[in-house]
Amino acid sequence: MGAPIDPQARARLHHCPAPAKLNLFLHVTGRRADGYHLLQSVFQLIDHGDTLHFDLRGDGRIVRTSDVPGVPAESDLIVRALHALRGEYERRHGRPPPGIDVAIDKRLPMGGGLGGGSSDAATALMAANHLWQAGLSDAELMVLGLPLGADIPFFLFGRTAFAEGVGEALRAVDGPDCWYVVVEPGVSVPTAAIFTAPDLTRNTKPITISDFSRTQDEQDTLSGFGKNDLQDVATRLFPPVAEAVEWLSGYGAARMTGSGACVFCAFSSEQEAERVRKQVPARWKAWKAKALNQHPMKSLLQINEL
Ligand SMILES: C[C@@](CO)(OP(=O)(O)O)[C@H](O)COP(=O)(O)OP(=O)(O)OC[C@H]1O[C@@H](n2ccc(N)nc2=O)[C@H](O)[C@@H]1O
Ligand SMILES: Nc1ncnc2c1ncn2[C@@H]1O[C@H](COP(=O)(O)OP(=O)(O)O)[C@@H](O)[C@H]1O
Repeated sequence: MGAPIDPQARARLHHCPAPAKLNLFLHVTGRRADGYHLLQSVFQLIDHGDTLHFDLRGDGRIVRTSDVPGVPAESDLIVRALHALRGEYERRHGRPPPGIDVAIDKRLPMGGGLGGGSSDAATALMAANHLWQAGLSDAELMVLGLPLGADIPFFLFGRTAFAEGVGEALRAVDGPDCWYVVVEPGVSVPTAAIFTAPDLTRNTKPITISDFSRTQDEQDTLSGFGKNDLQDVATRLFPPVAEAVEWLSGYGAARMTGSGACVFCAFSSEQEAERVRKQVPARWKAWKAKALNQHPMKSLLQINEL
């Protein structure tokens, strides 16, 4: 049995955004002793993603109320993140928190390189920390989230970031002000399949944050900095990814995000992005999205604090 719901506290947070991310570039610079690859990347939030709804429950249970095809509730990163937060709450408060229901409107494809599962988990941590009045700082939530997914700390950080390590060392950078067309090639790319490929580039020379920042005038934003070291392997193993890169490259500097499968290209205006989106072949799903400079949960929670 969890703690009784405080009638003074708000008992629900609906329409919570879990935005996607794009990796504007992604370099593999080495490997840790445990086999995990060391990365350098700029993570960019965009205004397209999943939507989550939370309601407190009186019985202490964590319940996912929607079905996510292929993801049983107990392995859902949202549920696992909420269990981790519940454990931390108990350690701090000496009693369990109230329970919580979570419903998910899933829009992001899985294995898309858009960080959907990690973003869902980060939004769940922010929402439950608020609803349970658990009192964890963003930095403490990041520590809870990292073992579940390397992208979770970035979503909690909540703004355009230069990331190092496996994605946990984050520094804010000025993000571009642009629109993206994102093509879903219709395949799901398992991250592990890319990192285990023998021919993966693992020795890109490390750059500095100022190497990236120097290039952020509009022209370079659109032409793209660096490269995605995972792209060659992903396009070889998953031909639809190669086809999408080739098609979108007809309109600008198209590139894969994360370990794939999605492919994106930057445009300076919504109109231009829309013009290209309309021409995407019907065999692929595609959408346009704006670069965000702050995670929308941050403002939503501020409003709810008032
Ligand atoms: C590469 C990124 C960039 O954002 O890809 P996307 O998942 O977004 O596509 C992420 O860091 C992905 O991190 P994360 O989401 O935690 O990866 P997982 O699916 O758990 O990793 C699956 C497997 O890939 C390998 N792996 C993962 C990340 C990393 N930096 N080095 C690795 O070698 C490990 O063997 C791991 O067991
Ligand atoms: N809430 C969730 N949403 C999506 N995937 C999830 C979720 N929870 C766990 N997963 C697992 O994480 C895997 C990676 O999905 P996702 O994070 O969407 O892709 P990517 O890491 O390529 O951006 C899925 O195949 C699925 O097994």
